[in-house]
Amino acid sequence: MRKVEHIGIAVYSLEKAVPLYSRLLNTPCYKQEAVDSEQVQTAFFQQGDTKIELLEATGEASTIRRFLDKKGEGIHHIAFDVEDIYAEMERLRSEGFTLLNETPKPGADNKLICFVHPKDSHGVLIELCQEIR
Ligand SMILES: CC[C@H](C(=O)O)C(=O)SCCNC(=O)CCNC(=O)[C@H](O)C(C)(C)COP(=O)(O)OP(=O)(O)OC[C@H]1O[C@@H](n2cnc3c(N)ncnc32)[C@H](O)[C@@H]1OP(=O)(O)O
Ligand SMILES: [Co+2]
Repeated sequence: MRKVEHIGIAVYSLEKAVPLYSRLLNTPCYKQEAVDSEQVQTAFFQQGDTKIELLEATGEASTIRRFLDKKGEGIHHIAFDVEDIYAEMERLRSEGFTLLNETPKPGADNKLICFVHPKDSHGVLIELCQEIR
């Protein structure tokens, strides 16, 4: 894993959170993108060589909705940038980690993504991201 690609933060409303984070970080949101397969709307802020990803649920079946209902707003996941997500998934499987998807799936910001179950990482949801080249 090469670096922290982004930190995912679950929020109730991007309409409220985007201006707040823009003031907090002193930088504009560079992209908002819906990912229907995850039932989320995302908003990205570049911070050096990493990003903040704000996530709002767009459907009742959204995992973000479930997280917000259970835990409220806050850090949802840490995403790491990988060179080859297929090889990394294979390595993690061989190390005994539980992956939440069989194959990489399309994420936001032109990425292929997968997730490791938080039960295998001391309570932190870990995402792997590979740039779609
Ligand atoms: C749009 C793409 C974007 C990108 O970067 O490209 C994204 O980042 S999408 C982000 C949203 N998508 C996901 O999170 C997909 C992976 N997540 C899941 O599959 C689920 O959220 C899962 C399996 C982690 C939990 O789902 P489940 O239905 O099992 O929910 P529970 O509330 O029953 O949780 C079980 C257990 O896990 C703990 N939990 C849940 N979410 C998190 C979390 N974000 N961080 C840490 N722990 C989490 C929860 O507290 C339960 O623990 P327990 O001790 O049993 O109470
Ligand atoms: Co993410």
